[in-house]
Parts: sequence; structure tokens; C-alpha cells
Amino acid sequence: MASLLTRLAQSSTSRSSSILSLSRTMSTQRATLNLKNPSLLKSKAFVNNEWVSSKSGKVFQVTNPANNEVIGEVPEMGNEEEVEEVIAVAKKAFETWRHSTPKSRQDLLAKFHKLMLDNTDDLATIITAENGKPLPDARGEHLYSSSFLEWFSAEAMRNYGDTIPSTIPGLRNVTIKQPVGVVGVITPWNFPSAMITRKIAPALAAGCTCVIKVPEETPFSGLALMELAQQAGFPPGVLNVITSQDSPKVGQVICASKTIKKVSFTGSTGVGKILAKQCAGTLKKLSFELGGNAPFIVFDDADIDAAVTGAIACKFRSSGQTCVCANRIYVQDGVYDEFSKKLVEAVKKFKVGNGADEGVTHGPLIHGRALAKVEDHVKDAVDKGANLLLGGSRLTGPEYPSENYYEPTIIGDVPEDAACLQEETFGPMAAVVRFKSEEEVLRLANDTDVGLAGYFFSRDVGRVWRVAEALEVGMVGCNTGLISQASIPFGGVKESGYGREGSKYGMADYEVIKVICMGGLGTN
Ligand SMILES: NC(=O)c1ccc[n+]([C@@H]2O[C@H](COP(=O)([O-])OP(=O)(O)OC[C@H]3O[C@@H](n4cnc5c(N)ncnc54)[C@H](O)[C@@H]3O)[C@@H](O)[C@H]2O)c1
Ligand SMILES: O=CCCC(=O)O
Repeated sequence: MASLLTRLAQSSTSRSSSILSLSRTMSTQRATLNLKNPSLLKSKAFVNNEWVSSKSGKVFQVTNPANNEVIGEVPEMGNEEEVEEVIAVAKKAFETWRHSTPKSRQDLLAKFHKLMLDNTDDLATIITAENGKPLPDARGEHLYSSSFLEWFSAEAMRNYGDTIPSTIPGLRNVTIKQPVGVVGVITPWNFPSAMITRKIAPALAAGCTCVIKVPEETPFSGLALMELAQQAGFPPGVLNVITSQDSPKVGQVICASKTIKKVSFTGSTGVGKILAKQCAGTLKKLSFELGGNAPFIVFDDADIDAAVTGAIACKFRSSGQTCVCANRIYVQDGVYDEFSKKLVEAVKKFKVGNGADEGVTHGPLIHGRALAKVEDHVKDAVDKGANLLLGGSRLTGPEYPSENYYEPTIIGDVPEDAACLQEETFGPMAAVVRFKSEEEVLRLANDTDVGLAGYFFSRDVGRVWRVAEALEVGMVGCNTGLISQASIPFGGVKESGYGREGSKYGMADYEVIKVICMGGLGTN
């Protein structure tokens, strides 16, 4: 049994694939996180402001991708009745919460924000342990995550309606905004904290209650947030967290529920399409932040050093595991050699390792499946004629204590039919492509079904406007590789989804507009 458990925990196809009862002895090594406040590391789900086990008593293990150590166990709640009960709790809470004043919601969000900042070190440690990103990146995610609470705390009080001129004599038209209802929230592992706050902050500010399905790979950040939300004073049932490895089952119940009025999902386009179909039966309001295939274009007139810095930040952030990572780096003929050489020199300086260790700049991938996709993309491109400029192998040896490490890799002159140009690699591999003209590169950049982010470097102001307007994406980075902030409308076009998160537009996704036409008020 011991060797079976070890094998399951170290499986390269799933990092957290065992459903085990608490009574079993875990054979894998336990992680020691050394948190200042150990009560932030939870082993229960969160329902109605209580920490609960699953009805079956089953739990599943969650391991650290850097070294396969067991971080802890959380309840396996993947059954219909259990999920329905959580939804009912959120529905009951909604009846009261919807009538709370925007000011009281503002104050609670501000307290929640402060508590997040007070616990920065611990929350960053938890992100690194479950996701693998280096501690400085985890702190960055944590600050980004908390900034959504700060932003929507303020937006709660700026939730204005309109007065609308009437075409009918004696009528006055006004609009009010009302919370949509109970929201189902489903988030991915690549930003275990920020993808949750980006959804719950506007939902709470608008007066909605939430049923959150945290990712099976990274449930602890979301659970730690619930501890702080409870301390901030959110009433029972307003925020609830389900933990399960059976995401399709939990997703089905959430999507089919007549009580849930909206689903907010961040994840892959494939799963987004499944959820859209499942939600069709109840015609729910949907926010979908899905996959990307970001072009990153370097024109001849660009500042090449700035473009290299931007490419590093954009392509290799979180070891390439972000939806807005550059996936196709197009470089114009005249600067191709200089850019590629400088990119290789810069990437050689990375230090790959356990993200908890001092000086590590890039951590492991989330699991073996993710690594296998990078390997496939590299092999496919090289087989089709691309040049391997750097890396191209798994990293093994005592300094890499799990099977999830891959060399930062650069491949050049990637041909148009390579798989890595058609779909997200979601890993530390930069695919560089040579192009000749602006017209050609715009055709290539837009030749994809998705459109989340796009980037380009140019110092020609006319080209800046032309290209920014021509890229078929929701977000453009011009002369920068980093765009993410709570204040911008984050979201995509085409099969990258719909809805916008963050910014002054972010609350609209959690509200319905009601017009009130008042008659008998005069003759004009
Ligand atoms: N647009 C954005 O803002 C954004 C942000 C982060 C990640 N992403 C995308 O997410 C993908 C990577 O994340 P991932 O691999 O976790 O994506 P994923 O779609 O496999 O999973 C996302 C979440 O959905 C859950 N899930 C999986 N199958 C489900 C189902 N049938 N029903 C209900 N829930 C289900 C998972 O457990 C996870 O919590 C990439 O494509 C990336 O581009 C997009
Ligand atoms: O992975 C997608 C989200 C990344 C971000 O918000 O910057």
C-alpha cells in the first residue's frame, strides 16, 4: 500500500489524483510551510461560515509540484446532494445580503483587503507551495489578488444608475442596478488567489453571494481567503467554498441549478464550451475568461532591449503558465538576429528550482501533463524544421526533486504549421517566428480562433495606433509585456470568452439593470 500511495502522489499524469480517507497513513513526506499563522492552512471546506468535512468523510491529497511533498488534504465533495446543499445556503444568505447597504459592503471589502495585506508572507508561502511559482512571483500575485478587494470596495459606492429622457409625456425613466443572485465561481490553478478575488470582489460589492469551486491542484489559497473573509465579518453563507477533484460533477450541478443565476469561469476554452452548453438549459448570465494564444510582435523600429525585457516578463511569467503569456513571438527580419541573441542571453540567466528557495527565478510546471505538452510542442516544432536555440529538455537531478521541471527553452524560425503556433503551450518555451511586413504579421497574428491579449513593440506612433486597432484581442500591450492591473477591463474576444473583470466595467457582470418608468408626473 505504501508504494501505491507514493506512486499515486508522484503520478506524472495527475498531481492530486488520490481520493483517500483520513484514516489512512500517508506515506509521502509532509511539507512544512512554517506559517506565522498556521490557522490559514485549512483542511476543511467552507460553508455558511463553518469549516466542514464532506458527507462521505473522503478527502484528497494536495501535493507541492516542486517536490511532491504532501501539503495537506481537503474534503472530496463531488456529489450532487452536497453541492445542492451549499447552493441552498448561498440562496438563503442572498435574501439578506442583497439588501445590505453598498457602504457596509465597501467596509467589509476594505477590511478583507487589509487582512490580506496583514498576512502577506503566509499567503504568498501558500501560493508557492501549491502552485510552484517562486516566492517573489507569489507575493506579486498576492498583491494583485488583494488589489481587486481594494478596487471593488471603492466601486461598491460608485454603482450609479441613469435618468433617461422620456418619449412619452408625463413619464420619468430611471435605472437601478440589482445583484444578479447566487454566483457559481470556478477558477484555475495558475493564479490560485487572484482568479478568485477578481470574481468574488465585484460579486460581493454588487450584493451577490457565491459558491466557489476551488481548483483541485490549489485549494489552499482560496480556503485561506475564506478564513480572512470570516474575520472581516462577512455574514454566514455569503461566501462558500467547495473542494473536489470531480470538477465535471460539481460543474454540472452548478450549471444545472435554477438557483444559481450566473457562472463566472476562468479556465480553458474547451471547458468553457462544456459549461456554456450546460448553462444553456437555465440561460444563465456568463463570464468566461478562457484561453489565449497571444502574439508578441517586435517591429524593426522597436527598442530591442525593451522588447527583450518585455518578452521575458510576458512569456516566462509563472514559467509560461498564464493566459496572457506571449505564445507566438513574431520578429521582423531586420532585428530578428539581434533580438533572438539577446533573448537567449537573458533567458540563460534564469535560475530554475523550488520556488521557495532563495534566488530561484522560475519554478516547476504544475504537473506532468503540463510538462508533456511543452515537450510535444518542442519536438513537433523541431521536427518541422525549427531551430532549437536554447534548452529543450526536462531538468532532472537532486536539485529538481520532482518530475515537473523543464528547461527554459527558445526555438527560432518556427514554421507556420507548428502546433505551438496554433494553441497555447502554457509552459516555458518561447517560439520565435521571422516576418517581413506589417501586413503579413497582422494576418498571422489574427489567424487564430482565440483573442485574449496581444503585444507589440514599435516607436512609430502611426504604426502604434494601426496595429493596436487591428489586433483581434481584448487587451493590447504596446511597448510593454505586463498589462495586468485591477483597474483595467480584463477579458477577451472570439473564443477567449466574454465579460470583463476588474475596472469600472467589472461589476456589470454581476448585476442586472432594471428600468423604472414612472408615470403621472406631469405633461412633459
Ligand atoms: N482568460 C483568463 O483570464 C484566464 C486566466 C487563467 C487561466 N486561463 C486559462 O485556463 C487554462 C489553464 O487552466 P486549467 O488547465 O486549470 O484549465 P481547465 O479549464 O482545465 O480548468 C479550470 C477550472 O475548471 C475546472 N474544471 C475542469 N473541467 C471542468 C468541467 N467539466 N466542469 C466544471 N469545471 C471544470 C478545473 O477543476 C479548474 O478548477 C488555460 O487555457 C488558460 O489560458 C484563462
Ligand atoms: O492567467 C491568466 C490571468 C493572468 C493575469 O491576470 O495576469
